[in-house]
Amino acid sequence: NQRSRLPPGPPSLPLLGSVVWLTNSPSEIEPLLWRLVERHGPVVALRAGPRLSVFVADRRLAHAALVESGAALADRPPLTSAALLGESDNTVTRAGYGPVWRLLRRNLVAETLHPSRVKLFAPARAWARRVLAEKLGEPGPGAAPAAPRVVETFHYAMFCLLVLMCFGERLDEPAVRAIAAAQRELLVYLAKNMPVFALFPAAVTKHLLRSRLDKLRELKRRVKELLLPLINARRENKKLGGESKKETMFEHSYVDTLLDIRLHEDGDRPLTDDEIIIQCSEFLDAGTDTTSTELEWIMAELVKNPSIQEKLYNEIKATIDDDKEEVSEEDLHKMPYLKAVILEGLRKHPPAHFVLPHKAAEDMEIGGYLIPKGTTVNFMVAQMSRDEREWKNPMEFSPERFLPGGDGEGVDVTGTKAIRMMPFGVGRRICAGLGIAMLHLEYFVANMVREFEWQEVAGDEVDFAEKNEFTVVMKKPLRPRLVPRRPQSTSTH
Ligand code: HEM
Repeated sequence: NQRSRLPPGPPSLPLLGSVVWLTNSPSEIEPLLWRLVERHGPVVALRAGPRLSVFVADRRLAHAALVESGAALADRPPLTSAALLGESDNTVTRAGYGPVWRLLRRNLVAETLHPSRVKLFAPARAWARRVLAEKLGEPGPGAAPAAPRVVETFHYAMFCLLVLMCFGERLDEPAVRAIAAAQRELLVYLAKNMPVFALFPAAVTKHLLRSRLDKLRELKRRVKELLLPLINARRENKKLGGESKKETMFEHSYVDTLLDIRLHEDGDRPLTDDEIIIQCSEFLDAGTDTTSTELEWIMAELVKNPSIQEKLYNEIKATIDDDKEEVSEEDLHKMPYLKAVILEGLRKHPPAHFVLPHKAAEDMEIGGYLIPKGTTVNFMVAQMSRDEREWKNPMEFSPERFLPGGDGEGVDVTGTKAIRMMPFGVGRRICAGLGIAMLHLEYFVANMVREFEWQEVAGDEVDFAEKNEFTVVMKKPLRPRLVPRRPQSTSTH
């Protein structure tokens, strides 16, 4: 009886099984999962000792599990490192499905990321755009024409923007870079060590891996040293009010909303400094790699497909007067081809090939298989949007498919009614930043195409090979030639 059967997968070899699974993030085992899905069908399981991880590759089953089953998969497995350090992992991304998650998520989505607030961040976007244009326009080293690794510049500009939204302050380059570097080091160390931390029971790990845990504490302390003064500056700013505010201070910030939170479940207390810091770190991390990776893939496609770039440029020119400084948020709504380009980028190159891990709150069923309570469940995002049975020539970059008459016409990335592609996840745990992610992608792509013609460089051709980092990045970074289309304005102030 299939109803009580667990999903198929490789035999659980007590040691080997756990090594394969625990030393790899889902992205690293992607080829293995593709083979398993080919052999066993769209629901497969990997076992690591007592732990069961299930992967779902079918869009209809994903809809049934994440949308039709309500909150069945709205929980997350706990974060091993947080438990080891005796910390809370209560952030929007990691918190279990409960009142604290609901409060934190509502705070983020209904305050900082609310469309009305996002509109007020227009000067922040303009600043990041100028930073980006200035850095992209800088001549490269030596006499050769500029061929920068553009992804690093995208990353820096996105980080500037999110730092400003988070702390409400326009920091100078060394300050932004110091935060980016400290966050990066912490992330890399965590990613490297998390599989090892999960190998043994907590008591053993605490003893055996004490030096690694000390290093982790040290990296966290460094992040704290950089972020706490910015948080305290917002505290001061709140007290001082309007007139005496510092000039570089912005009116709104994510930190302002975090300072106002009261945890009703926990004696109606405010968040501690450490709790505010992890929310800020998460905010910066969640929106930087994802967006900058996607920008690189989209620009790579526009370099490889000059006729698509030309069509987009023509749409931009037809929509915006030449003397306007930028393509603004309002202008973006008038550009259906731009939207199609972004959707096609997210379909063919989703920056995350998997969502974050979900946890089954109770025994449930997916595709006729039993998913026992506590199982980790993930979804194969890239598999769904590259499926030949669902998309015409899926490996072809064709924005037209999202225009009337195309096979992607009317696709809704929230997947509420049905899933065609799910680059942001779907259901209760859908990306909290979906709205600004789409806005940032449209805004930066439109402005970059308006400022520069993006050309392929002979000897540095575009190569679509993939590499897993925190997101799936270009193995050979994009290095185009950028030819200014308009007189440059170089001031970043
Ligand atoms: C192209 C850009 C982005 C992509 C492709 C993306 C994708 C995703 C994905 C796949 C998830 C996991 C969904 C799941 O577990 O089912 C997620 C979660 C999340 N994202 Fe994004 N994201 C992007 C940008 C952003 C931005 C700009 C922010 C905010 C500044 C953000 C904040 C979050 C948060 C807070 C969560 C956790 C949601 C929860 O667990 O309730 N993301 N995102």
